[in-house]
This record gives sequence, structure tokens and C-alpha cells, in this order.
Amino acid sequence: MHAAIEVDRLEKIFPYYKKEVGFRQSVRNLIRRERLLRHAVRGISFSIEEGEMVGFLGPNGAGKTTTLKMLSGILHPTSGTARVLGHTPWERKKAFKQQFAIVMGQKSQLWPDLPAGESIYLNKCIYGVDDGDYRRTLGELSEMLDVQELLGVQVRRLSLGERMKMELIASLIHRPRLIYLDEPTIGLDLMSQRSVRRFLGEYNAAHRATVILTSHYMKDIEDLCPRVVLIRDGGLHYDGSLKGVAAVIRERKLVKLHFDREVSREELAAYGSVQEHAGLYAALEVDKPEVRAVSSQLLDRFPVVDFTIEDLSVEDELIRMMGRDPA
Ligand SMILES: Nc1ncnc2c1ncn2[C@@H]1O[C@H](COP(=O)(O)OP(=O)(O)OP(=O)(O)O)[C@@H](O)[C@H]1O
Repeated sequence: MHAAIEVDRLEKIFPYYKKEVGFRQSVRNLIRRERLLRHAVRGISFSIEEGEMVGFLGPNGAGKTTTLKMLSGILHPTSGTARVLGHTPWERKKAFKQQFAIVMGQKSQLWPDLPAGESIYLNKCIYGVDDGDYRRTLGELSEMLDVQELLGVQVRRLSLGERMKMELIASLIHRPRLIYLDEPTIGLDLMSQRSVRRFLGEYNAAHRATVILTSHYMKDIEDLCPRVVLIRDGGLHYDGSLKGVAAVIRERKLVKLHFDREVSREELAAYGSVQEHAGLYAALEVDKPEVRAVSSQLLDRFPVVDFTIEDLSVEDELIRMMGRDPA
């Protein structure tokens, strides 16, 4: 297998200027501005094999977009190297640009007043796809997504799910070997989410395209990505199999407790990692082998009125690793 992406100590520092509030400070800023540096990506290294589907996750501001912008050649890194499909992305060679696609759930590349078929045809021309390949690819993709009848309908008349399907066809018409999917199911109803997911899985299996997927919907990641890369504070926080995350969490349980008088977070912290705390309610994460002993101590020591032990879900764990609240 060949590496589609090889990233070595990639780093991006953005210079920016401190903004003061208030009139006097603003005037002072005009004369002397304080220059600050934002370390958006802190020397990350990873490699992705051709044909892999990788979930690229992290909390807001973690550095995902900055990394993907460097890997698509939109941004120059401050230091470090990246080889993407044999190219250095920020050299922006035509041969490189021909081989990848970016699909953004939040931004459309389709002309709203034209039928989607026209925007797809425009991409055919931009990428110089020959007529035979174009017809074959359009036929295959529109059949897989079940939108053959809709190619002639003005984009603004399509539902959100149908629009996303057209977006995918437009992005894949030149058969890219690498696809960055940024929130491809955002805002879609459950049926459309499911059909987009099914399509992505089938497409990857049929064409062995390398896919990097970011999504806030953990179902997308669970269904499609055997491997996840978690970015946090500009650094690599976890790189491994989704199964690995699952194995780690199978080792832990969530003990939920209701009390009839308030119990402090500090008192509970001695028994496990406090995930939630609200006076009369608390949830503690406890290592599996200790659950029995810890539970009996908790029941002895505190005025517990209700008590449950639950498995931690992969979704909860991913969200926790990303520094967000499972709620
Ligand atoms: N041009 C810029 N100048 C200064 N700081 C920037 C610039 N672009 C991004 N940043 C900062 O770099 C950090 C990483 O941003 P980035 O957009 O890569 O995060 P992200 O993981 O994609 O977040 P999100 O999930 O919100 O899209 C943030 O703190 C952001 O404010």
C-alpha cells in the first residue's frame, strides 16, 4: 500500500494583533499594535494510506481546518513537510489539483438558479474530463444516489438532502483520488444522512478513494471510519482505530448517582473521574475492575437514593476526548 498523505511535524503559526476595547485603546492601537502569535497547528505528524477513510476530529478551534487547508495547498505551513499524492500541496501543481476534491456541507459550489446538471457539467469542463468518462461517472453516481430525475431541476428547488447529493456528484465528477469531506451530513434529515453515508461507504469500496471526514455526527464516523485522528489544541491527541477507542472505553463504566442531600464534587473525586455533577446528582467514570468495590463504598458513604451503572458509548468517549460535553 502507498501512503496517500504523509505529514511530518507540520506547524502553522498565525501572527495577529491584539485588539483592545474602548475608544482610547483603539486609538492607541492605531499607533502601536501588539503583535501576538497563534499556534494553530503544533508540529503534527501522521500518515494515511491510499483508500483509507479517516475521521478527522477535534473541538472548535483545534486546528482541523488549518491542517486541511495546508494539505490542500491553500495555506503554506510555518514549518514541517507534507506529501499528498506524491506532491507538496502548497506548490499547487495542476496535476495535484486534478486529484483531490473538497466537499463542504456548509458551502455550496452549485449555482442556485441553474439545474445541478449544469454546475456538474461546468466542473467537467474545468477538470477537462472527457465526454465518455463524464457520461459514465455521471450515470454511475446519479444512480447510486438515486437522483437521475433531478439533474434538470433548479438547485434552489431541491431539498437539502438532494442538494448535498448533487454537491457530491459535482465534486467527484473528475474522479479525485483524495476527498476531504467537511461536515457532509450537516443539517440533513436522518434519511438523507443515512443515504449520504451509504453512498460514501459504497463509493470508497468501489473506487478506493482516500477520504478524510470531519463531522459532528458521531454516527458518520462510527459507520465510515475505522480510524480516527483527534486534534486538540493544535496537537495530535489520538491516532488509532475507532475500535481502539471502543476497547479503551469497554474498560470503564459510568456510575450515576442521585442523593437526598448535596454531595460535593471533591468528596466524589476520590472514587473516580467526575463526569457530571449537580449537587443532588453525579456521574462518575470508574475502571471496570473497580466498579464493584467503588459502588459499595459509595453506597456506604453517601446518602444514595438511586444508583445505575452504564457502559460508556463510543460516542460519549469521542466527545469527551474532544473536550466537549456529551450533553
Ligand atoms: N488567519 C488566522 N489568523 C489568526 N488565527 C487564526 C487564523 N485562522 C485560524 N486561526 C486560529 O487558529 C486556531 C485553529 O483554527 P481552525 O480553524 O484550524 O480550527 P478548527 O479545528 O477547524 O475549528 P472548527 O471546528 O471551529 O472549524 C483557532 O484558534 C483560530 O482562531
